[in-house]
Amino acid sequence: MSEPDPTLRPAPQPEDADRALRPQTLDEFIGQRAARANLKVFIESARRRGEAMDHTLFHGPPGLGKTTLAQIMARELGVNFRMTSGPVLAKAGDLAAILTNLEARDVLFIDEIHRLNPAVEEVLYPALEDFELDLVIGEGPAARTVRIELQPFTLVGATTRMGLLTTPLRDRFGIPTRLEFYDETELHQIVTRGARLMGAPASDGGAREIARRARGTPRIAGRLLRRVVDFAIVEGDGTVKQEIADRALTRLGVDNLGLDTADRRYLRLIAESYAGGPVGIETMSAALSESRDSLEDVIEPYLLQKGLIQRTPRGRMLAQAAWAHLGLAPPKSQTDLFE
Ligand SMILES: Nc1ncnc2c1ncn2[C@@H]1O[C@H](COP(=O)(O)OP(=O)(O)OP(=O)(O)O)[C@@H](O)[C@H]1O
Ligand SMILES: [Mg+2]
Repeated sequence: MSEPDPTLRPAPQPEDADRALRPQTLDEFIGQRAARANLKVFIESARRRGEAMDHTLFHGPPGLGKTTLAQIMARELGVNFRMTSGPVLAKAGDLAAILTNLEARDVLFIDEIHRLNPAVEEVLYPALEDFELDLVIGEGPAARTVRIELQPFTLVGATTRMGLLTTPLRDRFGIPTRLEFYDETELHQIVTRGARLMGAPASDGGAREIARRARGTPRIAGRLLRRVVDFAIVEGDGTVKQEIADRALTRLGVDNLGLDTADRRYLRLIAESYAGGPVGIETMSAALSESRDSLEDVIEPYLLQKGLIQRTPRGRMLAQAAWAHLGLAPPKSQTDLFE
């Protein structure tokens, strides 16, 4: 057996524990109804035609199921699943090595596709469009280009930052799919299923408590569930009840809107240091010692969705709901704004 290609090894995921909870089929996958219904049709059609499915792009905040859906696609198409990520593909040759090893109709998953090196992206264009690779061999006057035919394949790209994709790359995806935050009913189902798989059944109230506080995100629901199960085993009767869920989540600093310490630090900074804003994202990033990317990808989408902050051309502002949630009174100038 040869060593696996390092560029194909996915970056270690801190959440490997939730692999066990990963749905394996489209029917098992809860939520994202519109996306799921469309994918079902496109998968079935590709199967009947015996062709590679069109290239698919999943975009949306972290933890909503992009990787999971890509794996499900390969399984339902009955093809191999190969996985890599934008930052791992340093040179054009890294991508070429992967592409030339694909079998017909395989799914190649590129995570964080907005972080592809431009030289690598150039190689990808003809590969996506014509299943061809133009490689430059040698250097200087001796350099020549060779064209290599590829097996038809399906690229599945995932990104948390659609805006950072170049237009030519974005245009080459026939099936762009936006994943949305999950509602409480869907998260309730996800938690109930997860608890059952973990051997710690959840009561209706217990599942509801976790669902309500999971920031609309299955990954967070899974993480909270595992912690609540810890408390249930040590301090309860091993089942997930509302009372133990509430106690565990409060102890973990997850409040009744599902905001955690990092979210509240973000809101407090705007409230207490900038009188509610507007304040620029770079200033926030410096003050919180968090990268701008992580503020924009991880923290802000949910706060925006909950109507706790607003993005204005002059920066971020607290919405009235945020003042109420923090238990603070907005400054006078802002109360006028809200009238
Ligand atoms: N619809 C779902 N039903 C049940 N569990 C789900 C669902 N979607 C995601 N999950 C769970 O949430 C976890 C995170 O999903 P996944 O890794 O696919 O998210 P992602 O969108 O790829 O995140 P990232 O952007 O961080 O890579 C999975 O391990 C899986 O257990
Ligand atoms: Mg992922």
